[in-house]
Amino acid sequence: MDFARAENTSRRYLDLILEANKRTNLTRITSREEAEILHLEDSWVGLPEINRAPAGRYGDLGSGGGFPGVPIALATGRETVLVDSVKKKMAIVDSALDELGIGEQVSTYRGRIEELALSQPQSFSVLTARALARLGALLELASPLLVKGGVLVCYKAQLSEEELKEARCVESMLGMRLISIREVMLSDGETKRTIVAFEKVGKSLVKLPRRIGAAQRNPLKPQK
Ligand SMILES: C[S@@+](CC[C@H](N)C(=O)[O-])C[C@H]1O[C@@H](n2cnc3c(N)ncnc32)[C@H](O)[C@@H]1O
Repeated sequence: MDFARAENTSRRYLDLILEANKRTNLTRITSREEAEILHLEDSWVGLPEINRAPAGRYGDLGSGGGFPGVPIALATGRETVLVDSVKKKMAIVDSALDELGIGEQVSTYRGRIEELALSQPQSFSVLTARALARLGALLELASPLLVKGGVLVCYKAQLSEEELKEARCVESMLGMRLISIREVMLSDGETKRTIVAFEKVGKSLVKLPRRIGAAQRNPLKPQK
């Protein structure tokens, strides 16, 4: 799909989500103008890093209303899985995908990321995560899902030195390696994004996934 078509279909998707949002809470953003920037433009900010990943399946972790997953799926044409444990959200996303006729390319997984890692290990070439967890937890959740050479692209609103340091302390233990950090200002002139990309370079030294919720609630500490 060319980018103009991807943009057009993404806008139709956004309309369906904003309409559904009047009945079910999918996103806190209700204005169309704001959503254009914070959902569509923001989703595409990670494209340069995503396009550098090897060919293959793409997954959006903690996808919620389908962002950045759906605009990225449309822009890249990759087979896509949107992962979220809240079944009600995924049911709405599924019906929007069906309405747009893109349900074959883009599917949903209604469950925990940790469960997906058990049933479909090492099956994704690229993953994204926006507003899901701290970087260290994202590395832990993504590592068992990625093929070697696969890339995790994290969308961060605020990235502190401390959060980056925590992630860097556990990256090699999880078989991951930082490859890039890029700061972007969105067109509203006030929303800053930091795109942080990690590559899967080897096996995790820790058995993954740990029990449900552990990555987010009980972060790994570097091994002595
Ligand atoms: C704050 S929302 C962000 C949604 C979307 N990525 C965005 O930026 O608009 C975080 C989502 O992650 C989901 N989530 C959190 N931890 C999860 C896990 N371990 N497995 C699956 N979904 C998870 C939540 O249900 C929620 O919908």
